[in-house]
Amino acid sequence: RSKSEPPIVFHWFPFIGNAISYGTDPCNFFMKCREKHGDIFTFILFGRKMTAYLGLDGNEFILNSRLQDANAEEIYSPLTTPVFGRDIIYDCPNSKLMEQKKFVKFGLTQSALESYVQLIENEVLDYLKSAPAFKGHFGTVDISSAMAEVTIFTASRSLQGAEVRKKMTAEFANLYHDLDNGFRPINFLMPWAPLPRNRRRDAAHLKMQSVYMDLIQERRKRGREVDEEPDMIRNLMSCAYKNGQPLPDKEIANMMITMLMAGQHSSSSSSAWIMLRLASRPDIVEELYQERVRTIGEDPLQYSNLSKLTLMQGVAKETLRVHSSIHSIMRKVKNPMPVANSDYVITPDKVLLSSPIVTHLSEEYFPNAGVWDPKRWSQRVETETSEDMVDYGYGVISKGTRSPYLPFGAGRHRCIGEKFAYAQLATIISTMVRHFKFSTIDGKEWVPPTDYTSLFSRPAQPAVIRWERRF
Ligand code: HEM
Ligand SMILES: N#Cc1ccc(COc2ccc(/C=C/c3ccc(C(F)(F)[C@](O)(Cn4cnnn4)c4ccc(F)cc4F)nc3)cc2)cc1
Repeated sequence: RSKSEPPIVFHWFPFIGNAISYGTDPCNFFMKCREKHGDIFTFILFGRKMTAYLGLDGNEFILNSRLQDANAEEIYSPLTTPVFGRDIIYDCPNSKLMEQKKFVKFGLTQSALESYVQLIENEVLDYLKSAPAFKGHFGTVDISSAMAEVTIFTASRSLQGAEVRKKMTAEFANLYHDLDNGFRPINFLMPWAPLPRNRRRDAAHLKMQSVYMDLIQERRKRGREVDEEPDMIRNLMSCAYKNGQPLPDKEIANMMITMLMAGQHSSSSSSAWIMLRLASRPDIVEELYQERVRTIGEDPLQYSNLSKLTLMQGVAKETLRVHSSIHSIMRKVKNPMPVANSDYVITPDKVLLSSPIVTHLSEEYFPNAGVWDPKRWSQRVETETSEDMVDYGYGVISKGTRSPYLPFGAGRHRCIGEKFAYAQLATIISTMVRHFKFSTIDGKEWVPPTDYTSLFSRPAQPAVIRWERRF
């Protein structure tokens, strides 16, 4: 092999290559390859040459690569376009995606987030009153399914708006389920497969799209109401591209479907992991409860005082460090990319793979990295200097690649849902802890293994914990 090629990971079978060991436990696979080959190596995934570049240098090389060298839409579009819809996100030029990210990010204003926190808290309280799993004084609950329900109710009531929340019973729930069934890793490789689930996915997308478009027409007719809530649909209805073209209703509908899917998977997985970690540490649950009583007493939560709940912030940050739901960020190489301080050149026959979770779990950046310790964040100060800042068209962001902690990615494709996600997670968890104590079924300090088979890593099912009402 030429010295400009990164080492190739041993594999028994051609085509399938390392799919099984990668697919069952990507983190473990990356750590083992890193020990043997260092930070850059190529493995085979269903005939594709996946070149992983790990560590701080790898995160910088991939996440801050030039647009013309590393392409996201070529890899992601076959998976996302049938689910999200046409002409948005990865089914349009990157410059258009940057404008769409600007619309969403600038829609998440302080006052919008303030109103979302109150709507989310009320939704959680209603859920705890009505959910069968939380009847009585104590009991057990499959926390993964409970958090999936809480997440979709709270996100639809706040970000999506009251009309969408009302539909989150029979109609939308089934459509969401069919659409979600089409959002699977297999569709990375064979999106065109005429599987019945792909036909149901396409039908569900069309139905959801028309429901949103009718809702938008309805709002246009009604005009702006006086005390209208600042939901994202209302925000997008007032957005226009740089070329003067207003955001078409179909693109608004599809962006709302996109945010429903993005938010649902990431937040339900993260909130389930937070609850499972808390159940394994009842002592931290009590400290969270005391922190809430100490800082805001009996008052309802407000976005402006979430930052006072420092232990709550640490619990969320630490969970996103250990349980990042996106373990593989991928780009198609378009031009030969020389790697600084090495002979390597990454050629266009490769797919670049970045995995920030590997730096999240590296001892050199996080002592006792495998230990879930929310208090480690009170000692850490993230330093960011001015030269680290950049604007790709949706606001100034940090380049972020000095940091070993990148749960929301970095660079051009960085997440714009972070503020909403943190507000949603902190509000849901704080409200749950306000009313209940939690513990594991057997009282031992453990969490379930990770299920990597779906698109977003999540707790292996079933994930049952014990709850007990506080008063
Ligand atoms: C805990 C919650 C979340 C986590 C951990 C998360 C994580 C990520 C990561 C790692 C990326 C980078 C992907 C890449 O570079 O290929 C990303 C991008 C993105 N996320 Fe999130 N996300 C979360 C919530 C959300 C929410 C709630 C929304 C929408 C409301 C959202 C919308 C997006 C968008 C639009 C992008 C940009 C993709 C691109 O530019 O290619 N995310 N997110
Ligand atoms: N044998 C076997 C075998 C082999 C392999 C496997 C498993 O292999 C893999 C490989 C890669 C991956 C990658 C995950 C991945 C990437 C992109 C996206 C996304 F694009 F969809 C997202 O970033 C998601 N997102 C962002 N923020 N919130 N959500 C997004 C962007 C913008 C947007 F507007 C909406 C979005 F929601 N989603 C998920 C997962 C599993 C199993 C078994």
